[in-house]
Amino acid sequence: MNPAIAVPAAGSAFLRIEGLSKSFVPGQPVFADVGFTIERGEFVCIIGHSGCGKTTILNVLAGLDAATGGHVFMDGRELAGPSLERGVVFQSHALMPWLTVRRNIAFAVQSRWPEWTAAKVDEQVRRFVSLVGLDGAIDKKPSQLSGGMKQRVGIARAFSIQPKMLLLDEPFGALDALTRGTIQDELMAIVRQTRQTVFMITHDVDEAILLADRILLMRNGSETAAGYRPGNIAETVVNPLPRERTRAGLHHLDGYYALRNHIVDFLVTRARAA
Ligand SMILES: Nc1ncnc2c1ncn2[C@@H]1O[C@H](COP(=O)(O)OP(=O)(O)OP(=O)(O)O)[C@@H](O)[C@H]1O
Repeated sequence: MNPAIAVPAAGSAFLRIEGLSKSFVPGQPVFADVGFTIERGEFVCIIGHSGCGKTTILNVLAGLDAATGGHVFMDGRELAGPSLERGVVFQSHALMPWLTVRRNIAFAVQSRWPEWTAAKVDEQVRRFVSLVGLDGAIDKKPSQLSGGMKQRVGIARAFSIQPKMLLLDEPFGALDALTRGTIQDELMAIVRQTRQTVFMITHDVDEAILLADRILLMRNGSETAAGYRPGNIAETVVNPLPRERTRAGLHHLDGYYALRNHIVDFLVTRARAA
């Protein structure tokens, strides 16, 4: 990335990705010319088959990986490396096993606001533990928690540093369907309450429809008659359903089946097609 030419376009969105590409193998980029924007307070999901490059894009947004080409601007500045302005939740909870829930989250809060008193840090920790319904488990260690509870701690930790942007890489992928549904509802409530800006990877079409304001459909790189074509964002779908939707009521909403069929058709017929 060349900062000398990295000037965000006028009237730019909160997050702007321009011409992003990534090659692990020279001359065969996983994806190229990826561009999209995310507005402040918007929830954007990306969906696509395994290997199209979703996690790589998220890692670039997190500052954990460098793109081969292109630019990412957040709040008018080009991103450079990881920052506590961006919170990340991975599929595996990534908690420190020797620390309690309270101390796992306090560690993040202290890193974000080193000047805060212990009492203020603890108040912040308790507020976010409470938001994910884990008050009773605050002094337990990760080994004493279920998978769903551990993921809730990861979510509480990511929200507790009040990041400008939350990056979620299939955070519910390892959970059973029931727990997954409950935490989806909880996440949705917290996002609405905190007006958090979110970029999330999912493989679950209903999860994307429930949570996202917009859904990016990503196509894998493939060999075509004209040669290799890198992966890219094939289409951006605006979710037409009312924002105050619930998991239980989703399939009763006008437009739900049309939206679902459109995304499934993309995954079946276009996501990997030449
Ligand atoms: N460090 C790396 N070195 C070499 N190749 C890599 C590396 N990281 C990712 N890749 C390759 O880049 C491609 C995209 O990987 P990525 O993990 O971003 O895909 P994904 O869409 O997130 O897949 P999944 O849905 O399975 O998580 C894959 O073909 C993968 O093998």
